[in-house]
Amino acid sequence: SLIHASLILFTLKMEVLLLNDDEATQFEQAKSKLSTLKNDPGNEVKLKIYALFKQATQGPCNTPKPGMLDFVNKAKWDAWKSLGSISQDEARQKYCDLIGSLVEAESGSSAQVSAQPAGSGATYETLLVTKEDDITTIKLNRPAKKNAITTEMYNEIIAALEQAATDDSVITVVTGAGDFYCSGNDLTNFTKIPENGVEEMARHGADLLRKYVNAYIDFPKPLVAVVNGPAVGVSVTVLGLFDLVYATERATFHTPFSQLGQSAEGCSSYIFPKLMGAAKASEMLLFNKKLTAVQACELGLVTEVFPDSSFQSEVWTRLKAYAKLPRNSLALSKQLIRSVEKERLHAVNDAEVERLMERWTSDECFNAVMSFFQAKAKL
Ligand SMILES: CCCCCCC/C=C/C(=O)SCCNC(=O)CCNC(=O)[C@H](O)C(C)(C)COP(=O)(O)OP(=O)(O)OC[C@H]1O[C@@H](n2cnc3c(N)ncnc32)[C@H](O)[C@@H]1OP(=O)(O)O
Repeated sequence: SLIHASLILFTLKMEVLLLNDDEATQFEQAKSKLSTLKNDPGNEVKLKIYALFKQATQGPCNTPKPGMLDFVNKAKWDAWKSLGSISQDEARQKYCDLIGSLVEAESGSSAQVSAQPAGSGATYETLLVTKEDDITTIKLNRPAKKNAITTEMYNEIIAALEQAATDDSVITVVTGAGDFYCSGNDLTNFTKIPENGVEEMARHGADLLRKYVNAYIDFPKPLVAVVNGPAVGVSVTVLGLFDLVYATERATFHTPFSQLGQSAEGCSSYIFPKLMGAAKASEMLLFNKKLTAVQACELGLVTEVFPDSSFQSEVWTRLKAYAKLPRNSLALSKQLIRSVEKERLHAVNDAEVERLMERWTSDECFNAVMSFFQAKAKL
């Protein structure tokens, strides 16, 4: 209520007044600098800022833990709780330092001249998209969540692919930030049930997934996956729609659909048996077999495996050389290789999505997703 909010504001103001002048000024300055940031620092950083502010002004977290499905408040509570018993002074200092570093990074990055953000001013919350040396790179950028794909991120990847399809780059690369390539669909996508119930959620999910996979099927230029770490679920299945898949030896490839009460997507029900034979495809798609990078390469899903220590340098040297090849020749050859199958791939995508829509309303799927969150809650 309004009275409650005013009381909180009053308490916060009193707490600030109790600090010595210098600290109070520094803290107040940091608070106002926060509102001057031009770029959204992302949810992880925003949670950190929130937590430090709460610790600085109220001390250690002492409020009841929100329910498991109250994701936003639980995330905020987790972030505050994770600060443990650090003192209010230390939290204030960390808050000021963090905001100072964000402001500095922004002014520094505006002076940077190397990799340019791609596209006509497109900015993304969950991706880092750059264009350099005729290569557009789409980097999945939620490392703290192992680059799990939220609905927002599906939409951003679709937009980034559409942008890359028409920009002047020769090659497009998809890769991940941090130690994972991608942990697949963000399982919290299944917990945001709209007013009209689980069927509506399934319909929305199906529309989004269809569009997402279509963006790969229809992509007109050479598309390269730089698999920098383990890959799970939908990030593995769409690899069959890439033209090259380079993997670090540390990468693994896992499609645990049965475990999750779901079924295959990304056209993998058609492409995987063609690539590796029905038996090996079934081991992956039915029985959740996790492949090493070398096994995935032997089965034709991966083009080449590189030692982890030289992965980035070897791959990017190679890609920069490829990007110097004549762009039209590359694009036309890709289209010749892929166009025969395009219609079939769209039909396969439609069929897979139809099946998944049914799966997402099933008890098997519901129970599997709940187990994931229950296991987390017990940690
Ligand atoms: C709306 C459109 C829907 C289209 C759907 C299309 C169909 C797609 C299907 C799939 O992709 S199925 C595969 C789904 N993915 C998973 O089942 C993976 C689940 N995650 C894990 O098994 C593990 O997290 C991991 C990936 C093996 C990593 O394990 P590790 O021990 O190294 O790290 P964690 O501490 O577990 O993870 C860190 C952090 O990240 C969160 N997280 C990881 N993956 C996901 C995910 N897929 N969804 C949501 N959150 C994920 C994890 O919970 C941790 O969070 P915090 O505890 O730190 O808050």
